[in-house]
Amino acid sequence: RPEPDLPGPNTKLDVENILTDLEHYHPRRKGWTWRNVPEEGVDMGDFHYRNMSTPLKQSVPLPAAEYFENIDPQPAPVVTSEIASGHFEDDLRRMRMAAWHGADHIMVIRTTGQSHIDGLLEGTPEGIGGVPITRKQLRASRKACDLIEDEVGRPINFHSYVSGVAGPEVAVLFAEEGVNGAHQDPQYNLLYRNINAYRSYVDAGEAKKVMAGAQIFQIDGAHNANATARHGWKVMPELMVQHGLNCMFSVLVGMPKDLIGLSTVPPSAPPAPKLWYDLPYAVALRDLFSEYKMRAQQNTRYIESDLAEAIRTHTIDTLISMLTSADIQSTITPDEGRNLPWHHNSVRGIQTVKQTWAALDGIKEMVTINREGPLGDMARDLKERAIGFLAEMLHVGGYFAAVEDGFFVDSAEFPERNHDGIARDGQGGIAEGTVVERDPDYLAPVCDHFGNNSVPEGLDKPCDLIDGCTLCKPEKIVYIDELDPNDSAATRLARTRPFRDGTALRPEAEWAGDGVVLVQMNIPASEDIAREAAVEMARKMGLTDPQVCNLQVLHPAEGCFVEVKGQVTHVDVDPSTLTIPEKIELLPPDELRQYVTDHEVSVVAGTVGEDEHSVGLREILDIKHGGIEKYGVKYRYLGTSVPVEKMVDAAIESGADAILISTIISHNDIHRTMMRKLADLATEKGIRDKIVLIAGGTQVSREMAAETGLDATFGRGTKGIDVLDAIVRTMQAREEA
Ligand SMILES: Cc1ncc(COP(=O)(O)O)c(/C=N/CC[C@H](N)C(=O)O)c1O
Repeated sequence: RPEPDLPGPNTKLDVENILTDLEHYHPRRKGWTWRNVPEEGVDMGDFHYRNMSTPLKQSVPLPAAEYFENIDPQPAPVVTSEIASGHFEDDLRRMRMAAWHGADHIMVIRTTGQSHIDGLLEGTPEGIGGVPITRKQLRASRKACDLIEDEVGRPINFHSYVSGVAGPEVAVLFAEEGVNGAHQDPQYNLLYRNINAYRSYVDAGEAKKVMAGAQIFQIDGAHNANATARHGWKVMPELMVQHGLNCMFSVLVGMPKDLIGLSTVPPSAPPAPKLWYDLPYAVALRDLFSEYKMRAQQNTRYIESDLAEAIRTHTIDTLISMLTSADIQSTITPDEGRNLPWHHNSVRGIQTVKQTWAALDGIKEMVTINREGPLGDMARDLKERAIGFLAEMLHVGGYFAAVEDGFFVDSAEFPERNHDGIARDGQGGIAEGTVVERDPDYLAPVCDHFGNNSVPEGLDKPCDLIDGCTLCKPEKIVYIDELDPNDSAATRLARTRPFRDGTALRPEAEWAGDGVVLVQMNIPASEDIAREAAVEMARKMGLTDPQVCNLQVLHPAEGCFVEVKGQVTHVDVDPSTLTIPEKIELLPPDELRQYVTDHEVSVVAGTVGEDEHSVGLREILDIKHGGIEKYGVKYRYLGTSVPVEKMVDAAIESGADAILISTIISHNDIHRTMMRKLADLATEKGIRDKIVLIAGGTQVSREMAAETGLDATFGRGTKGIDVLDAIVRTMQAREEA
């Protein structure tokens, strides 16, 4: 049941409340938390799990959980969900969705180019493709995570990025605000943001020292090479070198190894023979870096636009983690190749990990990696190439010289070279010439400060000189609220309030109230025609700005599967005008099965009148699609166009407990006539209170039972268990009467 101050599973997050009084908010803890993984394994439902962590207090299980007592086993590693939108205030709900589906590592992408901003941003400006990281945004997000982690019963790690020309300042901000994890890798600045090499490494020294002081888990930037290289599977030797450089630099700065995470991505994807390349690499990497933590990411390089394809690749990526090891298993939304991640796809990403982990639980006790075969040779070969890469770096004069020579992200597999790597001039790049050497008597009265700091003898902490720094005394932190009242969370929340407080419902994908929808259709035409036709059809359906976000050729001439995204802002629904059918709680399948066995339930079934439709009723009867036979019910099927009299006589003769009639034809209300006739005949024959009378058909509704005198009536989409539930409940009610 919901704790006193928690919203409860049926209450929306109160975003406005979370944004209230942030000035006095301080994080309840600092540092990273791992999941609790019981040595003895985890028992849930009928099963014993070997690679799972402690279950959640509240969560949303996988779709098939309904057949397994709704268990929701939680993988041993931390599971990441990455969020990228532009409105952090909308992302708080996405964080809640992700956490309830099993993510405990929430990673929020920064808006484009924040690495180039030499200072901290304040307020809550709108972002593009990510959110501007600001103190207010961090506080609101961490405060929301506090509430969400109490709901699900497991700590949540909030994650962001320490990079760019304001790296050290951002690191201090994160340490002050209780950010739990962050990317920090000076190679990222240098290679991908063209920030001066020396500035990047000096900044990284400071940033890592501050992160270590706050126990912030570090993820390196090797995955960027996977995503940037022309042939992702050819940079494996270099990836190991990049990991090595960031690991050793971090250790030399003073980071503990259990806070240093390698961001490793299985580098290839089908149609390449994925496992043949990715598994030896995963093995070699874990051989070399066994003292560090593995943050297994999924492949983003070869995600195109088809969600199903991405999910299949990510399933294999997760298999590789299970065959080797992963301390963190990160998910990439399958729509990363076509949209800014939409929350329902973030959830799909988490489900891929949960489903694969449950499916392959215990795999290492059944399958071992054969290191005697080609895998052993390939793993060794990769290590040798990596060591050769390092040796050549030394040969040309060290790391910065190697970067200047374009060693990194070359499209060939070392030692081969295509000389198309990313070369950076050590004397160039952004912020070049901005490193200032400290004076010998330099003194900064702050904690976790990297490098020489002439702190007087006998002090407990450097900040004793100023009666505490912001890392030790949060009350000293200066909190700045909105700088631009127009470009602020409050302004955006005012606009989207109707879509959050339930007065108006509008579809959403990236932002609240954005009206974005996805239409899927099959168009029997060639690709070029199908593409344009789909857009035109979407326009006619009333979508504005329709764009094809995925097209799969089913056959070059016969047709294509097309997905079109667009906006609809003219379909808002006022929920108070909706008629919500009362939810029928079915009896548990085992209880139904037991009742059928105890009472030897049998029925007579047939399509009545001059009606030849048989398929629907057969689905209700046959075991194949979950018909009532699946629960042990014996049935006598009289076929089609059966007179109602014959149904009743057969039921009397066989002592059936129920008569099931199907009546599809409905002109002149003949279906109602048939139903009434059944009720009247059963009454005339004196068996009305001994036999359950049920009718079904495409034009039949539940409400018709009362008007026709039957016990239950069913329409489209009815399943065998629905009908059996009605039979058993009616029979139980008669027993109790
Ligand atoms: C090492 C490093 N530093 C900084 C940034 C962010 O830096 P800007 O703010 O300049 O974009 C990134 C970005 N990576 C995205 C997360 C990835 N999709 C992941 O799953 O890890 C990064 O890899």
